[in-house]
Amino acid sequence: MSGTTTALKPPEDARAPVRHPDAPAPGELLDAHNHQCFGCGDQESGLLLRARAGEGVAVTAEFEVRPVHQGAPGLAHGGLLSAALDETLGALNWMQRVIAVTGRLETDFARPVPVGTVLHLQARVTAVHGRKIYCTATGRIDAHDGPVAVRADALFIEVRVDHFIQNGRAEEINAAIADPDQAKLARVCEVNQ
Ligand SMILES: CCCCCCCCCCCCCC(=O)SCCNC(=O)CCNC(=O)[C@H](O)C(C)(C)COP(=O)(O)OP(=O)(O)OC[C@H]1O[C@@H](n2cnc3c(N)ncnc32)[C@H](O)[C@@H]1OP(=O)(O)O
Repeated sequence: MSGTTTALKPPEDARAPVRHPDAPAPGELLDAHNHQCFGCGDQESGLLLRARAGEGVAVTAEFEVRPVHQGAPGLAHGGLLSAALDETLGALNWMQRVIAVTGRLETDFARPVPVGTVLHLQARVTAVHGRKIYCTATGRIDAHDGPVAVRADALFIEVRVDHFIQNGRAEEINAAIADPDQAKLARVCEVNQ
């Protein structure tokens, strides 16, 4: 990828990523980490992005670009394309069973993405160094082997559930704690910390 900063280059002593033994099987649909999430939740105005487990420490996802996602007339908004890449990269958490948040995300916009496109996203972890998770993603037009429209390199930082409890608004945090799916996600991930 062009222009990648040194912060996104794993150090020499970084280790290879490890797929968690209980990670979802390849092809399995991944749950939304939060039903109110703009990326993977079920809000009509969101991305409605659906991700699936891949082989190794990888995932795939699809994002249908609808009129509500426009920037220039008839074209996807760039910030939302970054959001789709970010969300797909965030789904990698399921494969390592850690909770990590985006520290840095660098996006290349290689070609315009028309409304009506189904963006086929692929993301994988490339290296891990302490709490730092180096990963990369691409989005291709209308097919898993279609032309690359966007790509990103990112650094995710592993955090504890406390990160959300201390920083999130109480109203949504309390709802999340009461939601059995969210509580399960927090439990399975924290077991590894
Ligand atoms: C209740 C249930 C909840 C369940 C929720 C499941 C949610 C799933 C969510 C999925 C979400 C989907 C995706 C989303 O939408 S995630 C949403 C967007 N991201 C955020 O909101 C994150 C905001 N940032 C922070 O909270 C902090 O800055 C974090 C936690 C990231 C680090 O602050 P913390 O104090 O913890 O750590 P540290 O500062 O000691 O840094 C540690 C190391 O990392 C290196 N570093 C840090 N930043 C950068 C950078 N920008 N470039 C390069 N390097 C960086 C740093 O140099 C250091 O390296 P080293 O010195 O060790 O070598």
